[in-house]
Amino acid sequence: MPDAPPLADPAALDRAMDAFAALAPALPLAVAFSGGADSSALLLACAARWPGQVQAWHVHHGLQAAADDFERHCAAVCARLQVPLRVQRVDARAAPGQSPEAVARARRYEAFEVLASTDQARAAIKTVVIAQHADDQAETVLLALSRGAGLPGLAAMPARWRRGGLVYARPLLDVPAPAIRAWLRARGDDWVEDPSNADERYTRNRIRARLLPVLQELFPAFRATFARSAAHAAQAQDILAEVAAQDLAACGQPPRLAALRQLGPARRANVLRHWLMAAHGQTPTQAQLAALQVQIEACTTRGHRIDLKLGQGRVRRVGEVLQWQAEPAGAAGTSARR
Ligand SMILES: Nc1ncnc2c1ncn2[C@@H]1O[C@H](COP(=O)(O)OP(=O)(O)OP(=O)(O)O)[C@@H](O)[C@H]1O
Repeated sequence: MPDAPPLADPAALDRAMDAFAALAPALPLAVAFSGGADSSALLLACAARWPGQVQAWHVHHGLQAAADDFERHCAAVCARLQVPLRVQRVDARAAPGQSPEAVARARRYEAFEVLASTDQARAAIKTVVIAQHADDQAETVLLALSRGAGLPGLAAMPARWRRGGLVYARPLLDVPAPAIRAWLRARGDDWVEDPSNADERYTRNRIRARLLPVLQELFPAFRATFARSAAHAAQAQDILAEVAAQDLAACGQPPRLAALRQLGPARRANVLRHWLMAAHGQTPTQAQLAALQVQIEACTTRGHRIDLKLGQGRVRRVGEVLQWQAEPAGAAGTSARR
């Protein structure tokens, strides 16, 4: 029999699981289990590796008629594997203007926190594993590029992070999607296909269906090379975050205008973004930040006034410092005068 093509090599999943196990994740762990191919493979691999130490967590999004079928499928798989299944129902309907995928993701992480804090799990689960793979990572990089994202977006998905007292991990992040399906087929295991994954109204699905095959043809190593670029971006972003924290400590909170003016424009933009996000949860647009920079540089006299719309509020000069204040809904306008 000819060698399996490396792209669909089932052993890639076993190697990834060996690497994850070598990190000695805190046990017992929960697998975020949608019933799809990727999380089915992750659940099977974890259950085989850590018998009796694995739970499956399923979030019922209530978005599609098929959601009940997903839950039934998950229950059947877990019964067969003798893995406890915990289901959390959420209302993941998106409001007008919200991204349905982003809302579903946000509700999912809230659901995980609920599951982690309820009695059966409180004393136990410390690690939650999610089944995103190398194709998902490449799609995330492409989505970030398509939006003109900065380093935080280009850094794409981390392999491991902490949130709300839990460690989350993505053990399959280096495994190509075809290798996961090949692994399942080799074992004779099945999964449910989420019909929304084929819906080309979603940009991610268009990237998967149309762009990845072309990339595979032109740059067969694109999964690894995109992941390397994402890792470089993540590392650079860590440095920027550290520098921003140091600069904010030096400028004070709220930041002093004179101290901000001492910084070069890129470094000043970095600290302003950090201040607005850390202190006020605001993400300025590129244009808002550029307008603020112009005003800070021009602000050399006592009488110079700064009053700019920024995020959900306004940035104003108050004495020698900048202040951000939330703006009542409906208020608008931009001004900055000497
Ligand atoms: N309803 C859900 N309940 C629990 N975990 C989920 C759910 N939906 C997604 N996840 C987790 O988030 C990961 C990424 O979600 P995504 O929507 O990209 O995958 P999917 O298409 O649902 O299916 P899969 O990754 O299982 O093939 C999944 O691999 C899974 O670990």
